[in-house]
Order: sequence, then structure tokens, then C-alpha cells
Amino acid sequence: MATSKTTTVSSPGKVLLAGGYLVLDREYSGLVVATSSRFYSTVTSLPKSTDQDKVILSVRAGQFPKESSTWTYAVSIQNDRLMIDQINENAVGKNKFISIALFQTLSLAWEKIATESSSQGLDSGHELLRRITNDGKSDGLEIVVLADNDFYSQREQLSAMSLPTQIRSLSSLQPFTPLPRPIPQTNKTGLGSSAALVTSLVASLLSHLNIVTLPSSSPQSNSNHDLQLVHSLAQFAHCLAQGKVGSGFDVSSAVFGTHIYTRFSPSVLSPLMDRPLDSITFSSPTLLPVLESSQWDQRTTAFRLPKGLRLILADVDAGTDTPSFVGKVLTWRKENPEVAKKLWDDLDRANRQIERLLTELVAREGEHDYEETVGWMGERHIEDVTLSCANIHCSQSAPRTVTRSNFANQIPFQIIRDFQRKMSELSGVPIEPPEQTRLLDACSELEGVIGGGVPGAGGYDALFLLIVDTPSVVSRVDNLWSGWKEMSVCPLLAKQSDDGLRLEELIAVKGLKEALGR
Ligand SMILES: Nc1ncnc2c1ncn2[C@@H]1O[C@H](COP(=O)(O)OP(=O)(O)OP(=O)(O)O)[C@@H](O)[C@H]1O
Ligand SMILES: C[C@@](O)(CCOP(=O)(O)O)CC(=O)O
Repeated sequence: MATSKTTTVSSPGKVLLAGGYLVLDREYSGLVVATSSRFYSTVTSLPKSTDQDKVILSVRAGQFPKESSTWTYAVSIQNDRLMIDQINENAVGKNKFISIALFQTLSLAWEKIATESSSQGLDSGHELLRRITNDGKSDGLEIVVLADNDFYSQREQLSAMSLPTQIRSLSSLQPFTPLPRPIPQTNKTGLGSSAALVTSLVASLLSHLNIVTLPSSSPQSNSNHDLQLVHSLAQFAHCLAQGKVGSGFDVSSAVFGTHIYTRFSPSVLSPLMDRPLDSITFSSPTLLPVLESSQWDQRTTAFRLPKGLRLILADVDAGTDTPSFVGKVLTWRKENPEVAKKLWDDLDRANRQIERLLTELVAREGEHDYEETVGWMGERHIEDVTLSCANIHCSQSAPRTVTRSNFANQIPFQIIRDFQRKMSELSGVPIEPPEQTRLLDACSELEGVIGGGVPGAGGYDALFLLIVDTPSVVSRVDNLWSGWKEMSVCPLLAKQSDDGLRLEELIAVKGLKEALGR
């Protein structure tokens, strides 16, 4: 009889509000905001069958068609090696993010068991299999991954229900709405599905196998050793699956939530990038010394958005494919070092100004008229609002320190956008293309919109706004988006969330139990 032990770990999606491209360089940093929309990875034991002699790990993408979205692997010990082979590759193909995450997680689990028990490599391999099969009482493990609806475009689902592309329509979709086509034929929205997937997958498996102990409330401390280990393992697996070492801001926020991110030196991963991908030799540990190395030099500086403000996101469908921009931008930077340095430094100053001003607003949350002032801003065009740096006081009729001046210049989204357009022009990469400029300009005209931009690498696919969080501001934005003709603009439900990775109780997540078929 299989055990009833169930482990669910969730990781948030991300929005890189400021610092696209710059964050690839350790000299600069990026402002990454985690989203309320999450990826959930749930591990349980498979039942014991009479005809199965293999140890099985099965991963199913729960909201996609089952027959094309279940990847099944056999884990075995052969001579002095732990082997992992996909047994249904002909039927469903590979999913590199899953196979690599599983393989590296088992490698790490084996090394941890060997190190902590000082046992022989082979014994540790058997101990790992014992944990996977719950002492031989099960065939192995089933992992179901489910993503909040925001991670994938819901346009078709809304249209099938004759609903407009508006926030209230999205709220009426069932959680983890089934999607009709396999993952490669499904449009993503840019929230970072692969980073949230890999992070929740490795964390849920390590936790289920008792290799790490995870916090059940969101981790505030980035110095927790087990979380650091999950972070470095997830970064490594994600880089291997992507075939490149990116900045890692997406995995960092999937683990630690919202923060200011300075990347790790890519050289920390160099000793691991050529490891074999399908077998572990039971010799001395190779992963742990790198993943636990003191050379991990990324920085995560605490940050959050002020109360009363809301991040609102849209998935934009311009019928244009956004190819990878990174290569082109970096080539241009290399060929034009002086111009690029000035642009990078200017942009960085504006990015840090945003961080500083938003942090100052957070510090004022306790002031008696904070809410009133923020509400007041919600009814005004942003260029008509100034918050004096020393004083936030104002009154509805005659605001004392809120004068006609330029709050937009203080929270410099416009300035950042100007620099991004300059970057577009100089590098020939449409980071903020004209279609997005027109849409963002129209949004910025609305009362209560503080600013916005194209997140991350930019392009045609997505848009973010920072707005005053009142129903009237949300509905002004919602109406503008749904009536926009030049491109199809579909809101996401996600807001900002400070939280990173966390252990979940099944019943506490709306719709999760049902989506898991429990
Ligand atoms: N629900 C899922 N279940 C299993 N694998 C998934 C799931 N969602 C995404 N993936 C994996 O992640 C890959 C997409 O990763 P890729 O790096 O191309 O996009 P991304 O940058 O994470 O996307 P986005 O930021 O738009 O969400 C898919 O090809 C698939 O292998
Ligand atoms: C361009 C870059 O700085 C950000 C890409 O962000 P996004 O995937 O577009 O959200 C690349 C990176 O940081 O890895």
C-alpha cells in the first residue's frame, strides 16, 4: 500500500521591472518582483504494482493533455552507477527542463546521503532508491506540476466562453484551467514558467526525500542553508536545460521572492557544465563542492513595493515573434563600449532612483495620511503629483506638499523608457517597439497610473504598469486594454507578491486538490 505522504512546493513567477540586460553584468543589478501567480509541484508515492520491476519517477504537467505531457523515467543502479532513463521518449519526446532537474536533484540527493552518513557510494545509492520507493512499498514517485492560469495565454479559453479579455473574465476561469494543446504549442506569457517549474520541482523532490528542510511560511532569510542549496541547484539545472548561463534573476526570485538582484559570477558553474546527463558514478561528490561553494557571490537585497500600489501585467499579442534579443544587444555593447557604458550607467542611475523612491514610500507607510495621499494620487494624472521628499502630507481639498510638479520625474519610469528606446535605436533591437510606446503612453495618461514599461528583455510580448491600487484605477486600465485596437492586450490576474518558494498545504491552495484529482 502506498504511503499518503504528499509534498507540495510552490514558486512564484517574476517580472523584471528594471535592469533588463544590465543585470547580466555583475556591475549592475535588477529589480525583480515576484508574482502572486505560482507554479505548484506535488510529489506523492506511486502505488505498488505486481508487474513493475523498475523504480519509476513520473512527472505530469497537470493542466495539459495527459498523453503528451507525462514524462516517465526509470531509475536503476547498474554496476557503480545510478542511471536515469526516460521510458516513454518515443511517445512524448523529451522535456529537458524536467529530465535535467530530476537527474541533478537525484545526484545531489545521493551526494548528501553519502556525505551525511559517511557510507559507501553504492550503499548511498540503495538508500536513495529506498527513499524513492518508500522502503519498497511503492513503485516510485509521481510529481504533478501545475501552473496558475497566468503563466499561459488564456485568450482561447476566454473566447470559447464568449468572455472579453478583461480581469473579471479571468477571475471566472477555474484554477489550473485545462489547456487543449501540448506545452510547445501553448503560448506563454513571460512569467518565467521554466524557472518556476525547475525551482519548485527540485525543491519538492529534495524535501520529499528528506534531503532539505524547507520553511512553510515564505522564507524571508536568504541565509537559510537549505534554501541556498535549492537556489544553487535550481540555477545550475536551469542553466544546463537552457544551454546557457543567464543572469539567473528568474530562479532567484522563484526561490527568494521580490528583491534587488545582483547576479552570481558565471565561472562558479564552469566546473559542472560538462557533466554527463544520464548517469551518476558513485565516486566522490562533485556537485556539492560547487553548489555549496563560497564562490556563489550573488546578492539579494530586500525590496518590496509600497502598500497601496499595485503591479498590473498584460500579455500582448502583436502577431510578432520576439526572438532572443540578448545576443544582439550584447554584441552591440561589445562593439560600442564607450557609448554603451554611458547608456548602461545612465539607465542604472534611473533604475536605482526607482528603487530608492519606492523604498522611501515604504518607509512612510506608517504616516497617518499615507493611505489618503495614495488614494488622492489615484484620481490624478501622475504629472500633476509631487510627493515632497520630506513630507507626504496632503489634504483632499488643498494638498499642502502635493503641488503641480512632476512625480513622474521622481519615479522615473519615463526616463527609463527613454533610455530603453535609445538602446533599441542604437542596437537595432526593438526593446520598446513603437507599438508598445503608443500603448504605454496611452496608459500613462490615465489617472492613477504611476508608470510602466516593457519587462525584462522587452519586445512585443508583455507590459507592466505600476498603479494606485483602487478599483477605479484598475478598471480604467482594464477598459483601455480591452478596447485597444493596434494589438490584442490581455490582462493577467497576477499582482506583486513578496514571497518566494514555500511548502504548501494542499487544502490551502484554491483548486489544487481538485486539479490533482483528489
Ligand atoms: N507546465 C509545465 N510543465 C512541464 N514543463 C513545462 C511547463 N511549463 C514550461 N515547461 C518547460 O519550460 C519550457 C519553456 O521554457 P523557456 O525557457 O522557453 O520559457 P520561459 O522563458 O520560462 O517562458 P516564460 O517566461 O514565457 O514563461 C517548456 O518548453 C517546457 O520544457
Ligand atoms: C535580458 C535579460 O536581462 C532579462 C530577460 O528577462 P525576461 O526573460 O524577458 O523576463 C536576460 C537575463 O537577465 O537573463
